Amino acid sequence: MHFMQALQQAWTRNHSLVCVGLDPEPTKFPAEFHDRPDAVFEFCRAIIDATADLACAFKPQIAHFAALRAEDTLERLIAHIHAKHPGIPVILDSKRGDIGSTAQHYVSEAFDRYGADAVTINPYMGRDSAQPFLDRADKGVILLCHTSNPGAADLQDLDVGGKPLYQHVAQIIARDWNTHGNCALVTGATWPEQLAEVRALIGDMPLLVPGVGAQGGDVEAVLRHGRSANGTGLMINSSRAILYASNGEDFAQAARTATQALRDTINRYR
Ligand SMILES: O=C(O)c1cc(=O)[nH]c(=O)n1[C@@H]1O[C@H](COP(=O)(O)O)[C@@H](O)[C@H]1O
Repeated sequence: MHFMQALQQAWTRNHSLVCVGLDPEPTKFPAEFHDRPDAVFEFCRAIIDATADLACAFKPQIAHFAALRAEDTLERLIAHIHAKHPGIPVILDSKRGDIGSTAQHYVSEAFDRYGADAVTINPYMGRDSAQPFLDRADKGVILLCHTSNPGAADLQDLDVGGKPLYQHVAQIIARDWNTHGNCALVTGATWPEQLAEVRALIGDMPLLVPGVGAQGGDVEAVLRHGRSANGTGLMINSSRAILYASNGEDFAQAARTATQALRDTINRYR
């Protein structure tokens, strides 16, 4: 199924705009995992199984796996999501971007090796670097626009011919790059005014919005400024606030409770 179709169905089926981020950090795992050889898989699988019916997507962050030499674990987790929770799209967060011939290998990495439904990429090398991803019409291409970190303003807010760079990026992607209708943009929850500016430029294109939870973004402001005309259009990501809601034996139930609370708060403002 196409990513955009799967996302829309998951928004409706689970009545949820929550994207559960999978950012494993073994030092934060409950004590029971500390001497288990397959701890990363078992911890993430427990989180996935506890939250799948409350989420519109899962977003594993690749560096968290690669730094642990756990790429095979990431493959198995994505296969687990597809097998046990079919219809919940998986966004591989790898923020790739390179010359076209190399980008082609990143395309294979995301979609052929890992079996992801969508991938985050960095558009700042220009259209030819994004084209191999854009050509995969059935896959989601989620491009950085205005990121959640404090330094987002250093470059993304620079004035380029009367408007900030991130607005130019949003406009060019919506107008010229989205020929297959498979693009989405990343806009951080920590920058609500910029979120509103982006939404005004792109119509109903989906936004991946990280920055609620551990980074302190305001959920109500995200909805007010970012929702699309029909009250969807958002994948609101939370990673640490869900994964590490408890470091006790109740960690999976605590992750479920945190996901449910975020979903309910979001739904109040839709
Ligand atoms: O592309 C991303 O997912 C991303 C973009 C961005 O601007 N800010 C951002 O925090 N992220 C990712 O979103 C997740 C946020 O994690 P928490 O702050 O723990 O919810 C991390 O995996 C980040 O790498």
